[in-house]
Amino acid sequence: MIGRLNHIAIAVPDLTAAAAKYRDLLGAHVGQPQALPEHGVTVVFIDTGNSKVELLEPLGEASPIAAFLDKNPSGGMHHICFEVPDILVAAARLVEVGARVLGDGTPRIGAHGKPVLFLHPKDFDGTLIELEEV
Ligand SMILES: CC[C@@H](C(=O)O)C(=O)SCCNC(=O)CCNC(=O)[C@H](O)C(C)(C)COP(=O)(O)OP(=O)(O)OC[C@H]1O[C@@H](n2cnc3c(N)ncnc32)[C@H](O)[C@@H]1OP(=O)(O)O
Ligand SMILES: [Co+2]
Repeated sequence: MIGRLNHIAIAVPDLTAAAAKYRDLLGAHVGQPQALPEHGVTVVFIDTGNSKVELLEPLGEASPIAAFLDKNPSGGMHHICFEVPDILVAAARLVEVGARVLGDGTPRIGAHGKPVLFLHPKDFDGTLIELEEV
């Protein structure tokens, strides 16, 4: 059902510093910061050629990554995102087999302008999974 690995997301306490490390130490192609208040994060995408890294910094009072950063103050791997051809079909199949789709199950528009959904980390061996319709 899942397709390509679209991105691996890393929550960071300081987006500017983290982006500079990827650009200056690793020589990566680092994009511009993008504020996404509806998701409670500011993101920077790093193109790795075969996939992407998404750096995430909290934005606003109710950021979904705030608790994660409280537990991991230096930052850490937050989620992985797989592409799916039809997100509603994917979500329905997952609910059928007992996986928890987060929120009310309605896809939201993600950083790439495409519908996204998240699956509970406790249902996937401690890894938060994002699905993006591509
Ligand atoms: C930019 C848009 C988009 C894109 O297009 O790429 C994004 O990527 S947005 C990224 C940020 N958005 C989200 O993360 C939305 C989905 N997340 C959530 O709904 C919540 O964060 C959550 C996963 C349901 C957790 O929220 P909550 O239950 O309130 O937090 P707790 O701290 O109580 O966690 C419960 C439990 O789960 C463990 N946990 C939490 N986050 C993660 C994680 N990222 N990876 C692994 N495990 C995680 C947490 O440690 C708790 O476990 P226990 O301590 O064992 O109970
Ligand atoms: Co993401």
